[in-house]
Amino acid sequence: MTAIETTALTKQYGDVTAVDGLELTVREGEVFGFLGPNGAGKSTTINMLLDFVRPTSGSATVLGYDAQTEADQISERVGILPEGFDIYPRLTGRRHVEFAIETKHADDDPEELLERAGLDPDAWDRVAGGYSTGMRQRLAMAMALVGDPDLLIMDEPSSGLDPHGIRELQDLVRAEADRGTTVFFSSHILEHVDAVCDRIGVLTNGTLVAVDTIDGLRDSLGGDATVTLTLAGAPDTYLETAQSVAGITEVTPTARTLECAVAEPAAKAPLITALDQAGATIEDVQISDVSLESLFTQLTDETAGTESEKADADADNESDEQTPAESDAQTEPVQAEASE
Ligand SMILES: Nc1ncnc2c1ncn2[C@@H]1O[C@H](COP(=O)(O)OP(=O)(O)OP(=O)(O)O)[C@@H](O)[C@H]1O
Repeated sequence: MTAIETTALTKQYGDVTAVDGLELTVREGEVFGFLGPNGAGKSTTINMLLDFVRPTSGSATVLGYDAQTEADQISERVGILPEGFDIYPRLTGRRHVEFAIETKHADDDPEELLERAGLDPDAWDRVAGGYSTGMRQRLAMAMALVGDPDLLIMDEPSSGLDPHGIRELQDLVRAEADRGTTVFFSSHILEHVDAVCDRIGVLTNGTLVAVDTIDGLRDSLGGDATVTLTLAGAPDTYLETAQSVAGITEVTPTARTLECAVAEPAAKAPLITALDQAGATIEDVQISDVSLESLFTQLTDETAGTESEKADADADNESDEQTPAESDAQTEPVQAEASE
């Protein structure tokens, strides 16, 4: 069984196509990074998977259940960490988790969940109004873990966290994945999904432009990896030799090194062999991979031009009418319950 499967899933808001014929498969047990710049359609997709928003056309299944007709079965098996999770400032962390347990008719031990989410026990009985962003995120995570979900859906969980908080979140995601939970993790920052995801899907303008492992993306896109060779003699003696190697796009000599831009990962070994055969004494080799940043830019850039047009159209569609399900979009059932 697949954890998530969408077929031609589409959401139109007036003239704006937020999600455009999405065909996405997330396998059971994997940590899947759903990546895309702001406005790419990530939240809309998540909201359709959870039946907070109704698709204009197409369909989706979550854990084998139809997202529209079997939403109740889905919500029982899914843990959600919503974007911009709101706490109830006067309720303690423990109370938040207890509400989540009651809402889901689960029988979890709140302390076990708070501990698993990494919230400091000293904070459990303090009101959440004084929590830092990282503590709020851990509280939200403890609530998402209620009922031992088979699938965790996390919408931009790293937003607002400092690098330490991001690492802790990544450890937590890994720990849950090791327990067998499938994790669907949206972000607009590639680095945040890189360390933790088995595969990533890149969304731009509602369309999936790539699905692969990060290494797979690096290999298929090639790009600007740089090989810096420190040579014993004058580096520019070997300039032409380096330039003649297939897959080397640019060679820059410095006083002691040759910096070679590599378009094809497979060109690195022939480069070294060619220099060696030409008589160069190579003292050191440093390889810097294609940066994650440049990979992401490469994948999302070609559609960037249409973003401003889209933003203009969005402004015209803000008051777009919503279905009853849509008006609840992004609102955790737990939160509604807790306010009563
Ligand atoms: N209720 C709505 N009415 C009109 N347009 C909407 C609505 N919800 C989303 N959109 C538009 O649909 C597009 C996709 O938005 P969405 O929030 O799904 O993107 P996202 O990838 O989650 O972005 P972010 O990373 O900023 O949260 C955007 O152009 C957005 O303005």
